[in-house]
Amino acid sequence: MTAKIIILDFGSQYTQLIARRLRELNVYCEIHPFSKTIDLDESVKGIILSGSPFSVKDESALQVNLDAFIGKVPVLGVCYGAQYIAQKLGGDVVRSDHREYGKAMMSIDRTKDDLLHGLGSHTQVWMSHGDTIKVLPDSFEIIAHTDSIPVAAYRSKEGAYAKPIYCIQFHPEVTHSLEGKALLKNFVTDVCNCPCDWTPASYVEQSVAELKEKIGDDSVVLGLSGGVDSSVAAMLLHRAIGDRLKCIFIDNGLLRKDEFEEVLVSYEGLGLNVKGVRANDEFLDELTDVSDPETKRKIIGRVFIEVFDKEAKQLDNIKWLGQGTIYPDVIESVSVHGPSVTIKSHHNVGGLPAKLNLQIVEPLRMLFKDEVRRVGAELGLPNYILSRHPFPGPGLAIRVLGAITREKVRLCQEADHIYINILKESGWYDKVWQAGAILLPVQSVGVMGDERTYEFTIALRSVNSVDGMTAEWSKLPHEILAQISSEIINKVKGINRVVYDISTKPPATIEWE
Ligand SMILES: Nc1ncnc2c1ncn2[C@@H]1O[C@H](COP(=O)(O)OP(=O)(O)OP(=O)(O)O)[C@@H](O)[C@H]1O
Ligand SMILES: O=c1[nH]c(=O)c2[nH+]cn([C@@H]3O[C@H](COP(=O)(O)O)[C@@H](O)[C@H]3O)c2[nH]1
Ligand SMILES: NC(=O)CC[C@H](N)C(=O)O
Ligand SMILES: [Mg+2]
Repeated sequence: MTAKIIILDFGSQYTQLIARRLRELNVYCEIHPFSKTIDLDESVKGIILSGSPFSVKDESALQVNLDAFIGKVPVLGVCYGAQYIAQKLGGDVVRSDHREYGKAMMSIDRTKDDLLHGLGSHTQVWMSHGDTIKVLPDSFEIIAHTDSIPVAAYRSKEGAYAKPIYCIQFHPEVTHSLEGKALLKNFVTDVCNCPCDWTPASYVEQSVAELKEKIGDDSVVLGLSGGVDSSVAAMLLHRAIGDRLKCIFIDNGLLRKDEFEEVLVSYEGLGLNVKGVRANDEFLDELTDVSDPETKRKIIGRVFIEVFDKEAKQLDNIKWLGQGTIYPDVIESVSVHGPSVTIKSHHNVGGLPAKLNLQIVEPLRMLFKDEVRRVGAELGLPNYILSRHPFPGPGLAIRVLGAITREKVRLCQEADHIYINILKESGWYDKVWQAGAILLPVQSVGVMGDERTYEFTIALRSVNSVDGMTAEWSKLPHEILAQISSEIINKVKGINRVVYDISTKPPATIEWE
């Protein structure tokens, strides 16, 4: 049983960061919504209560039953978590007149304390709160303060509870808390006695054993896209059940140039059982004359399911559907704020289970993208798969703006091919997070060899991002942009103009549709 720390999420914008920091310390942790009942088995080594946009003074403040775990496992309350514990155990929290937001210098009163040792007598921390803890509950004591607040950190007195309770008003998970990570390490190792041995290698070993147990002698079908997530999921499942994993890779006619053949070849040495299915016409015919972005996405989602369904039915003894779901997908769907508004209908194969009547297996459900890449490397996936830029399921359909024709897809493929190759040759491919060419439904006048042209425009998009949620346009050197532009215009007949997209997300998005 893997030792873990549970993070109870009260909706702070930093909750994911707490998980990130613990994972960086090789500690396995899970984020649970505040309202979920915790199963306190012996794998749970400690509990962290996150911050929150709510005030403990609000009538609608998020509530949790502290009796379920206080004194039973070590607890760390962060910001709202610290205020909540103070308030519930008999102390007092007041709304203060001014918010304290930003860096603060914290003076440590107990430099030898289990939580604070090694941090020195003063350390810079990051504050983000409006409420202040005024009175501590009985049997608690202050261990650190700042000039503006007396209670920057407090703890249960030695022996008052069977397991200690620590509370901090600042955010150790934010890098501006310069020793925040050291504090979290102290909490995990010295307060919780939790080992820091959770690595990609241990993950592979443990998850292969679990998959074997779970799947038994059944078979699994998985949609393989050539992308990182589904490829790593496939390798992990293959390690567990060998040839009983069947992968289906669909050519929807909207892949990049030569991608279908190249992806199939790239999987060849890996021992995976991959069936490539050409379904270009099914997709492109259905998309004829459709120009609305959401309608395009929905049609593609539906045809994916139809093709997948047809192929899966031809396989024997399939009981499971494998999916490359990763942790940010999971966190998003359990957010305390509920699902956000639909900006774009992201295609995935989520519609499949009900229709195919299969059980779902998601071996990457608890991993962040960089961890997925590390697990992939551990499983021997070559770097050219692991370092691939993300590519959307609907493919070039959302990069050929407006109504799609086969000819327009071809133009977009050719331009994209030139663009990506130059990025690779110049070393820029690995320096940007994602790049692609967009074919605009705009024709303009040009002159080539003394002749008038009236042709299409390509927009180049390249962004830097961590998770795709926010993005900045990449500062590609002008010489590289010049080379890309002239090669596209010279080689791709039908395009006479190239522009560079300099919009950030938000307010723009990465893809144009
Ligand atoms: N051409 C395809 N053939 C079969 N399945 C596909 C195809 N495109 C997408 N899928 C399925 O849809 C899922 C979601 O796609 P998504 O692009 O989010 O992930 P990915 O392709 O695995 O990784 P990445 O985010 O790196 O592109 C994939 O994991 C895969 O199961
Ligand atoms: O699998 C996917 N199915 C989709 O329907 C889809 N739409 C956008 N994307 C990718 O998501 C990231 C953010 O894109 P946006 O800023 O355009 O929303 C970027 O990396 C996009 O490429 C998709 N991926
Ligand atoms: N970051 C937080 O957890 C803030 C808690 C609470 N909303 C406050 O303003 O004090
Ligand atoms: Mg993809």
